[in-house]
Amino acid sequence: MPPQPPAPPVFYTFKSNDILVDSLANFVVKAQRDAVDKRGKFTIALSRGSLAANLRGLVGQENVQWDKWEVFFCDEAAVPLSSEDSNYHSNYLSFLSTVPIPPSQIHTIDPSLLGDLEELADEYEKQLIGHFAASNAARYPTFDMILLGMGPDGETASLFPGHELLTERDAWVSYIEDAPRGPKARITMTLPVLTHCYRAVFVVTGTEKAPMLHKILDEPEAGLPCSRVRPAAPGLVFWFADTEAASETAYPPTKFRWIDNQKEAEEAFEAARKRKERRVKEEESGEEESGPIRL
Ligand SMILES: O=C(O)[C@H](O)[C@@H](O)[C@H](O)[C@H](O)COP(=O)(O)O
Repeated sequence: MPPQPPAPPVFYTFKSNDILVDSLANFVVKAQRDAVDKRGKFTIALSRGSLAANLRGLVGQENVQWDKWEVFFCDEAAVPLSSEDSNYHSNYLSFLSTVPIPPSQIHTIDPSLLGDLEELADEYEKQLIGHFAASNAARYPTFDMILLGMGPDGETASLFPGHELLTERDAWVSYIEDAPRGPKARITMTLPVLTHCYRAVFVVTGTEKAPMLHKILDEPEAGLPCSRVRPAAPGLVFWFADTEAASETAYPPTKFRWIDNQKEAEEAFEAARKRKERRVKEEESGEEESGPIRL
C-alpha cells in the first residue's frame, strides 16, 4: 500500500488562556489514558519556553497515571540543568516538580558531557534508542505526544529556518552550535523524530504570535520548520491557539473534541472549512447581525 499523505493539521482555538490551559490538560490526560491502554506507558517530549506555563492545568488533575510517564525533552541547551536556559529546568519549575513522575522516568541530558556537543547529542540519542528499541521496530522513535512551541521565525525545538539541520535524516538527535536566538549551543530532536510521533501538539498564545501563525498554517509551502511537522499516518498534528494568536489566520478552526485518526482529522477539517465558508458568505451578505435590529 502506498504511504498515506499526512492528515491536515487540526486547529483548535480558545477564547481565553485559561480555557486553553484546561482543554490542553484534558487532551494530554486523554492521550495518556489511550497510550497506557494500548502500550502500557506514556512517552512524551517537552519544549522550552511558554509551554511549561501552559501545562499548569495538568497539576491536580485526577486519574493521571504519573508512574507510567516517560518524559524526554525535544531540545536542550548545553547548559547545567539548574540554568534558567535549560528546557528541563523551565519545565521542572512550573510542572515536573509538582507532579509525582518517578525521577528515573525524566530523561535529561548528561550534564558531564556539556563540553562536547556531539557527544552530548549522541548520548541523548542513545537514551532514546535504549527506550524505544524494545517497543518500536520502526526506523525512528514513536512518541505518544510531542509538545512544541512556535518561535518568532517559525522555528520549533531547535530547528531554525534555513538551517542545514532541517535536512538531517539519519540522526534522532543532533546538535547546533549557532542558534540565532537564545542559548547558541544546543542539542535537538531532528525533524524525522518530530514527524514520526502519534500526536505532535503545538501550543501558541498571545498577539505577538499572530503573524507567524498565519504564515505557518496558511502558507505551509514556505516550508518553515513548524509547517514541516506533519506526522505521517497514523500520526496527527494539533494546534492549540488562543484567539489572540489565531487572529490573523485563515485556516479553519475545528471545534474542540477528541480526534483519534486520519479519517476523523480529515472530516473535522472539511466540516471546519465549510463552516468557515458559510460564515464568510453570511458576513458578505450582511445576514449576520451582532445586536438587536431596530425596524
Ligand atoms: O529552545 C527553544 O527556544 C524552544 O524549544 C523553541 O523552539 C520554543 O519552543 C519556541 O521558541 C517558542 O517559545 P515560546 O513559546 O516561549 O514563545
